[in-house]
Amino acid sequence: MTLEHPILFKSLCHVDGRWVHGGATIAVQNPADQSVIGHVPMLDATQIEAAVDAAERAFGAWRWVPQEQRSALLLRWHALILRHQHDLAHILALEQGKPLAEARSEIVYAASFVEWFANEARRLTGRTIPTHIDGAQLGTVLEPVGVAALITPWNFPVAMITRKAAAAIAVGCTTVVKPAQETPFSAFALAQLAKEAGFPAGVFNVVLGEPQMTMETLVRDTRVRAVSFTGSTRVGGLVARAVAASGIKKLALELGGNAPFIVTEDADLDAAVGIALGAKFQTSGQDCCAANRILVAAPLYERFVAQYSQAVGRLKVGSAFAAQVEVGPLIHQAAFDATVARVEDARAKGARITVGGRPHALGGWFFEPTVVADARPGMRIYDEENFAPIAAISSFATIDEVVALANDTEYGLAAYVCAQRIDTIFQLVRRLDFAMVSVNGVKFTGAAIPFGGMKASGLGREGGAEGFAPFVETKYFCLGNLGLPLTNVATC
Ligand SMILES: NC(=O)c1ccc[n+]([C@@H]2O[C@H](COP(=O)([O-])OP(=O)(O)OC[C@H]3O[C@@H](n4cnc5c(N)ncnc54)[C@H](O)[C@@H]3O)[C@@H](O)[C@H]2O)c1
Ligand SMILES: N[C@@H](CC=O)C(=O)O
Repeated sequence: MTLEHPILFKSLCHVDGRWVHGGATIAVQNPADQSVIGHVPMLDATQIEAAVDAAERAFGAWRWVPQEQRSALLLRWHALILRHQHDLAHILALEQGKPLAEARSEIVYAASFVEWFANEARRLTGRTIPTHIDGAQLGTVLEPVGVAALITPWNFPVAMITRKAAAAIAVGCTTVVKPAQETPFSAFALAQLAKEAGFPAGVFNVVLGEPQMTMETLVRDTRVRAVSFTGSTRVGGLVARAVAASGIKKLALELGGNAPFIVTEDADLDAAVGIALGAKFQTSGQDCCAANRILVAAPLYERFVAQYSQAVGRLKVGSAFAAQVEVGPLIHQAAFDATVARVEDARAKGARITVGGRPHALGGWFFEPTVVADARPGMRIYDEENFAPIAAISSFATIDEVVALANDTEYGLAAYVCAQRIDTIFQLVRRLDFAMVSVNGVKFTGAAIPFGGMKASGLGREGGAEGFAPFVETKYFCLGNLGLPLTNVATC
């Protein structure tokens, strides 16, 4: 890999403005060929605590830095991320495996959170409150909570960090980021650019360590005032339990999904096929918003399956850097094994594999883009979050039936609707128990939207004005005895 700015490829954690080693290291593999990209430190609990020390010290000053200056620093970080997008995309694609074009889009998406929160924080205000107390003035100010621990997954190694960190840092919090150990180099590169942007030491720390120990060390530290986690619902549950056991602190959870993709009888079939292709196969299907259960109205079903299977069969599989590649490898052996097992389970339970269905000829962790028709509840591919390039399709007869099918899951993140009639569209938007509903389109995310999930898909929202919530406290003040004229009307 040739980088224009080679210093971005760092193999060390970043604590208190310095690059730090750990006692042990682990190897990070390129998922396309299992070659070792590099070794990264695994810090121990004392070193994780040192990162919290640094963040706590930095918070003392950072919280009082005028908003204009904090926003200006973030905008410098944003400019550097964009300036180095080529290098960042290469690092991301190398360790994550997604096609380079998708990696580039992720960098631009990631940068957009930094710009959004830098600007939005300038407009974040408290309020004045009409008084009920004679002679007093009442109001609120928003204050940063303090040190925020940010734990992120491997599928979007840059955007999942900036979506949290930019919100936290913009309002005056300091951060300790724990990226996934599969994709640490992107996080280290972000730390390098934060340094170049001029962030004070301790504002943006990046640590790695044995995951459970690291999470528990961060969570039980009383100086950590907010924990924001993105990852699986299983691990999110562990984080929630650890937070509950450790005392009271703010908690935000962005968890798994099991998105229904509904194609109603009046939908534009060709358009629906194209939308379903994007909604399932980006990031090799390893996206929390991936279309997990494609539910097609019975009159369109066989035509949809045939057209979709043809389109899936044409997808180009390969390493991130291969020309025109559309689907990369799975992230690791466990993901590959789970994919094989889910397809076998569906086959054994009577599903039709219309295309794919086997490990890809490229070997390693590549799996053929696959369509599983006649999927139904009871199949793992249908019930579980199927983080793989496998599309499960079933049919439905009525809107009531599809609403019941779609909602029959513990998850509630994203849902998709392809339909033309406005009454059908709006009925589905309102009746689906999902926090984000995308109609007639794949792309619905962005810095300005409240991204998040209902039910087992999470707690809170990221992005949009809502994205500040885990990182701010509302402080109420009552200024009494100001010398204003008193009315002496009794109040309670
Ligand atoms: N809702 C969202 O915004 C969103 C976005 C991206 C990914 N996700 C979800 O993330 C999942 C895929 O990511 P993943 O496999 O990295 O998730 P994961 O839960 O395995 O890991 C997430 C983070 O938790 C850490 N971790 C793993 N085991 C842990 C443990 N026992 N204790 C403490 N921390 C632990 C990991 O190292 C990583 O940093 C999917 O379920 C996906 O839907 C959700
Ligand atoms: N696609 C999601 C990430 C989920 O894995 C996003 O846009 O944030």
